[in-house]
Amino acid sequence: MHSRTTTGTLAFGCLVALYLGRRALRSRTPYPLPPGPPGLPWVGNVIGINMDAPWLTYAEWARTYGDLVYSRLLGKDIIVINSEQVAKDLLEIQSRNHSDRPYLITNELCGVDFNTVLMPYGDRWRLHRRFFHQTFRLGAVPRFLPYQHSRACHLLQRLLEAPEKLSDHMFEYTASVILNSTYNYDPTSRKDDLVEIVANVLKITIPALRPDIAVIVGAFPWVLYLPSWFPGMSFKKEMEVARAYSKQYLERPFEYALQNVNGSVTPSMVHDGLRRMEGDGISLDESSVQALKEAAGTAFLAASETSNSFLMTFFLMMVVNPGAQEKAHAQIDAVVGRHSLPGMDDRASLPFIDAILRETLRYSPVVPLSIPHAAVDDAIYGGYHIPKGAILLANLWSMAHDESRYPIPDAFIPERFLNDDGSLKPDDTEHIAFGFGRRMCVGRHFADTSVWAVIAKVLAVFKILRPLDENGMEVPVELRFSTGIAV
Ligand code: HEM
Repeated sequence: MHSRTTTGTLAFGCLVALYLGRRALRSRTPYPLPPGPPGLPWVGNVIGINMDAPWLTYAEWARTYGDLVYSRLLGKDIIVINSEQVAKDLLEIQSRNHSDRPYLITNELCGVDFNTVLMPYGDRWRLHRRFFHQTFRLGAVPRFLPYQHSRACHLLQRLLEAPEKLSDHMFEYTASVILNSTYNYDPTSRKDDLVEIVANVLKITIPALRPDIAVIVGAFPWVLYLPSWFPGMSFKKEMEVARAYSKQYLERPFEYALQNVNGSVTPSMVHDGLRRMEGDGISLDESSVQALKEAAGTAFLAASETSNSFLMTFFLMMVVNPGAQEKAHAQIDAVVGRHSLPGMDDRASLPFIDAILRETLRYSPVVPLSIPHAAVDDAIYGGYHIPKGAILLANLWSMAHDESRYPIPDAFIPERFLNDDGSLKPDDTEHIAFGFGRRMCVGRHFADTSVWAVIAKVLAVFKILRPLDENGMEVPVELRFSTGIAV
């Protein structure tokens, strides 16, 4: 057995060897790395990055170094893409090489390596993606509209009864629409058993995926040999708990769906997946069923926080932009009247609602640095060397705040998406909201209809105002966004 010192020395030796090996390989290519800020040896550019909003630091770097910026973070090559054109070139045209995800040991340790979003590029990921596509592609999503709209009506009732519980109501809505479309499960309340299980995975597992731990464990894997009572090692216990929750989370809703799938004609991802396997002659072997279970488990994780965060941003935007709200009220009153609620059939006649939806996505992209891609092999782009294994970060925030495309980018202006006659311009927000290439968000059509149902109905019946204090005075609203998880 190695002593801790021996393990540490060995690990350090390997790191030095890796570092020197990479330098030697690099010196063989005539192409330079993209420009970027100078960093300290090995730790690289860790100092100087705004950890609460790294996309702002990257946008700042772009002003000095251009659309493709190279940096190093604890021995990792990080290439930040700040323009949509470069992102399309690298992540769509060169997608064969740039559709992998970086490996993070913490995903395994927390039991979430089943997640399609984090999965390496390869056959298993392709199978997951097929399951998603058949259920959430553009042509299949209308099957879920009746449920989305009925849950949005239910949400109005909840908001009327307890507006102060806004974030609980949003969670309940986003959880119910995705659980229904994935498992054909209709949760009755927030206290619902299955909702409790999936909520726990967000509450316990996701926080355990802390980026600081990922960096430390990735750089010094030997720390995993230290016992959990050792100072600073309590995360090992947290991860053990997270693994147990993840397992339960993956199994329980899937079991429910399997028990109810026979004879059911209601669409759901599990139902579609099983039927498709039968139709395609894919045997229902353990591995395919496991892949379906994992893809279904991913759907909730990928859908709920993102849609939730979009809707919370929408409410915030409405509070601080009463003018936009008034215009939306006026359009709904003129098109739908005051005695009914807007439904999907009214969408084409309510361009201002779509303009609000797009401007909310643009103003504050839900996933500002998208989900990191990784380079499978060495590549050349624009005369620069993209090293094998480099992490590619698409700075969606930078693209969404590109002044040449969106004048006065820090202002909330839904009208920027409208023609002079009030009709909608062609949608150019898909990439800045949902990413690029083969890994582009596969739930985007479902997300679009589910958030539209809420914002149209909410704007039809409510005026969203600043909260009042005990003296009846308006409480000032601060525009603050949380960083979320880093993967
Ligand atoms: C407002 C809501 C949403 C936003 C803003 C959003 C955004 C994103 C972004 C930026 C990515 C990364 C794309 C890339 O790597 O280039 C992504 C990936 C993904 N999203 Fe979404 N998403 C939303 C809702 C959903 C929903 C409702 C689902 C499921 C029904 C979903 C499923 C996924 C999956 C599975 C991936 C991983 C794709 C892959 O790695 O192949 N998302 N999403």
